[in-house]
Amino acid sequence: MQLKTQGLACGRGDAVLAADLSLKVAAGSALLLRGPNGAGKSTLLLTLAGLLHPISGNVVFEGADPEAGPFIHHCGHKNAVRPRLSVIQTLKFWADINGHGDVTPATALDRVGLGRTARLDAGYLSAGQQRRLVLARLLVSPRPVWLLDEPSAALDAAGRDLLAALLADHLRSGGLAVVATHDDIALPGAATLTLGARA
Ligand SMILES: Nc1ncnc2c1ncn2[C@@H]1O[C@H](COP(=O)(O)OP(=O)(O)OP(=O)(O)O)[C@@H](O)[C@H]1O
Repeated sequence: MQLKTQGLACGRGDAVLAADLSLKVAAGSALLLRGPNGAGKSTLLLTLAGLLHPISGNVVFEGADPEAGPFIHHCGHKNAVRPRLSVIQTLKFWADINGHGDVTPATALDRVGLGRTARLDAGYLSAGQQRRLVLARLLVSPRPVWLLDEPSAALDAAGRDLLAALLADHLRSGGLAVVATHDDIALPGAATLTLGARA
């Protein structure tokens, strides 16, 4: 699968935040979105995800089979965690909605370092632990396109290493990723798009 945009402009209302974007992100590769607060990184991710209409131009996922079901994970700033659902129930809930793959919720929790919190109410997780739970959500429901907005927010150094490892695995298995971040995420070979500041 390949993500391509042609003459893409995106923004909010009449405000154009990015224009004339002709992007190509092939299977196995990643694009990092950078730029100051308010530059439009989240807006671009939402547009790529089909959650906001482009102002002009288009977004195409070449090779996507619409019959095969959803192929995009969009993870925004919010963790979408229900406080009174346990950690493992949260992950099962997401897998039931997004689809089950080879990785079980229990295995995914172990992978992101949350194995011992499985029965805890998700609302009691720390900010970084909740972000790790979002990463586990990516693992239980395999999808080739990851659109991640500040995935390393609140993660500690080990968490950032974990994120880099998960992204590397995803790309190695033929996935693609677009990641908005203010952090240094170790992703060798990733291209970078820097969006500009607005007054
Ligand atoms: N629903 C909305 N209606 C109007 N303007 C909005 C809306 N959502 C965001 N904006 C504006 O769009 C601009 C871009 O916001 P966006 O969240 O895309 O920036 P960002 O680059 O992701 O910022 P950050 O680094 O702070 O996460 C901001 O000026 C913001 O105020």
